[in-house]
Amino acid sequence: MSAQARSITSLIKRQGFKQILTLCKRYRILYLSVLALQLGGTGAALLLAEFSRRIFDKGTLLSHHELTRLIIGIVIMVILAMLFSLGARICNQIVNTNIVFSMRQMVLNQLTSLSLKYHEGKHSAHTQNILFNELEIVKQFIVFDILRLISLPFSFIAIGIYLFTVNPLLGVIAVLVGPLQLLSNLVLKSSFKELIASQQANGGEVFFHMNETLSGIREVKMNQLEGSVHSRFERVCREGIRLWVSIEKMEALREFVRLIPEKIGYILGISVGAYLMVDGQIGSGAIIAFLTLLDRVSEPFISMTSIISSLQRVSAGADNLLSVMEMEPEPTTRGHVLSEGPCSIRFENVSFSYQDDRPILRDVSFEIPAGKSVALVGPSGSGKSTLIKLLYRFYEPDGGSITLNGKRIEDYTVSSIREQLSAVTQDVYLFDGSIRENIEIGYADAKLEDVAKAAKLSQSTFIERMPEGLETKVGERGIKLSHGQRQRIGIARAILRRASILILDEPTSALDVETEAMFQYDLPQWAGNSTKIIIAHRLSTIRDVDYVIFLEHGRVQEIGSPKDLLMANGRFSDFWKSQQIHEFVS
Ligand SMILES: Nc1ncnc2c1ncn2[C@@H]1O[C@H](COP(=O)(O)OP(=O)(O)OP(=O)(O)O)[C@@H](O)[C@H]1O
Repeated sequence: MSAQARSITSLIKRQGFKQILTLCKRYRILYLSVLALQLGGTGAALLLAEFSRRIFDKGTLLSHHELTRLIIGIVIMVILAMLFSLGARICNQIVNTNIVFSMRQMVLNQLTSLSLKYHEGKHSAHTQNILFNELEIVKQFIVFDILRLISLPFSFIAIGIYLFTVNPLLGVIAVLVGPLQLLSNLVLKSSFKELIASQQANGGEVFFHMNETLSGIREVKMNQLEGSVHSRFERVCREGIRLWVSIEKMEALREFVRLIPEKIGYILGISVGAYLMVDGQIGSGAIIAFLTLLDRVSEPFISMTSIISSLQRVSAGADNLLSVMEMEPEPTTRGHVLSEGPCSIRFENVSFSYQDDRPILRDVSFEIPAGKSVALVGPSGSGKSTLIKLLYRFYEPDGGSITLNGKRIEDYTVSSIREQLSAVTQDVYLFDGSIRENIEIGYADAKLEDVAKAAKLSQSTFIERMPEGLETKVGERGIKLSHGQRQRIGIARAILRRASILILDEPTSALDVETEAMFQYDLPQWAGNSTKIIIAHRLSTIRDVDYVIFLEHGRVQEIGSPKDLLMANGRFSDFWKSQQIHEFVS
């Protein structure tokens, strides 16, 4: 088996490919309509050839009446063929549009169902490349090539039989052109697959550069990086052009080689037909019918070559897309439901690493009784956020256990755990919508008065001064708001959620001292009996917590009340003093 055939066979067997093919079933009526219209077109072409053959075969023996009938028949067949082709084209476009959207939806659903581990390991441009470039390649195959694959054998058989009945020799010549075209194409050994794979990778890089430049446009301008960004981009584009030209050259060569058997068939048909005509074995009409249908009878094989190259494109250029489709989604609904209400948390000898050789959490043990507040403190990189990721079940611990209300975290459904967790971080992510929509996120049934109350409790007084109040649009990622305003919306979000476990990761870092004090003052009122985990870098935010867990190099070094730990003059106290000095100096 050739390498080409092997790669196509393995593509057809791929689960991701089969999954995408199931979309064709959803639009089977449209597919069948295209098929019927294409077959109608073949029927019209056959009748057109037959009417033409009769006119030229009978020639002077035809009466005016018969001639008029045949000419009317030709006109009708020409019109029908045009209408069938128009109908097929429209249906094809409807299939095309539906398939594109369904595929995007299918792939996006799959991407959002994958774990954070997957997404943290990939650049966002990689995902965009999958959603746009790779998806386009697969779409090309399942919209256009599959249809041709189904309809063309029928027209090959119908036209072949017809030409045989007209004259067996002309029939053989016409029928042989197609297979010869296919053969000539297969003989063309090429590095097509590698070129396509490189072109796809290059497309991804182009996406990556554009994405990174535009996302970091502020830094680009502030550091005057325009020149280096442009020249890097130019290099990538030049490589893209080189690959594109190579592929186009190869395609042109294929087309040239493909045309050779067709031209030979044409010359052979005319010559043999002419001899047969001179010998009186056929009329000139048979030659006309042969020439009219020669293209159509070889079309399935021409299409077969383009289908093969399309399959090669899919197998070389859509590997990431198919791999994504084959990945196991995060299991979110298996297990017990973590119910609302106070929740205790226990970590017991938990260890974790992102990469095998680099432990991040080592033997971490602590307990937070339901409703208590705890500060997680430690130097940058000590593993505080990682600990929270484990609580969200974005990652699974390598050893030890985490329990919520006395039950292992793995025994709960992921969705119910996440429902009972609410986090306010330093960098609140806002979606491109109104302030109200951003506060309501994850809580679709919220009443307007509850949203307004949450906004008030979060000290978001700025909303009243906005032209459209809660309906004011925040722009992409909340660009139209200040850092502090974004943080306050994040706090309002958490207030509205009323989750059992509240995670506050420096949520007031961008607030002024007065607002921060008010937030601290109001916290017990709205956080109620939620269990609170505060990731803190400033003493002011943890003064009132029940106790502190001091983490260093992924290990719990000290646990105790803030006062006791400060008095003990241990690692926490040292860390805190050095932080104060650092803050004062800077
Ligand atoms: N997705 C990831 N893949 C690999 N390593 C990671 C990943 N996320 C974090 N790390 C590494 O894990 C270590 C702990 O990171 P973590 O974010 O938990 O620290 P932190 O205590 O929250 O730090 P900070 O106070 O600066 O936010 C760091 O060394 C970091 O480089």
